[in-house]
Amino acid sequence: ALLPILSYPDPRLRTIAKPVKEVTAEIKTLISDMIETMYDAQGIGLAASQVDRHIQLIVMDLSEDKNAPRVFINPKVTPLVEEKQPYEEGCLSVPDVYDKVERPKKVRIEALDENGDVIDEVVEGLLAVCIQHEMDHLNGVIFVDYLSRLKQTRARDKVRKVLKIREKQG
Ligand SMILES: O=C(O)C[C@@H](Cc1ccccc1)C(=O)SCC(=O)c1ccccc1
Ligand SMILES: [Zn+2]
Repeated sequence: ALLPILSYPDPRLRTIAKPVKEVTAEIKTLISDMIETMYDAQGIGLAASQVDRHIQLIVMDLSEDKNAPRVFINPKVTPLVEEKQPYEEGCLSVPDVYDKVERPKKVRIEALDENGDVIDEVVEGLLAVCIQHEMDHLNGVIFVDYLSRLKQTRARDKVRKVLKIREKQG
């Protein structure tokens, strides 16, 4: 089922997510709903915080054909190099706002997948950018927090406008 995505500056987006204790049937349903919602919103990632579920769960799909979803449960991301890389980020919770953010170039991801199997990978490129963007969501951080006050004000106004237009479209 499609889930509503919280929009900036909704305070619920600032909630700190709790670890997943057990991958229950309910969580498996949430995972498939989040994957469906991510595709519908044309995203490459989605954190549970964005659908108002405050558990440490991220879904992602960077594939061309949108047929290779990945699930990260209780993820831990460790920067492996000091070097940072800028990337023009967007966010499904901040529609139509894109801006440059610098993040560590190479990171280690430790997590569990949907079957409870261990994930332990070193990643660079868009996967590294995306996992750090999603990890921020689980810690109540939104990419606009890295931008200037002026840009944050503009982002708030832009989201308000986009939501009004979406309401009219019904
Ligand atoms: O809000 C989210 O978490 C999803 C977000 C993830 C993300 C985008 C860009 C960089 C890092 C992480 C999106 O999927 S935004 C929409 C999108 O597909 C996209 C936007 C900019 C660059 C690449 C993809
Ligand atoms: Zn986001």
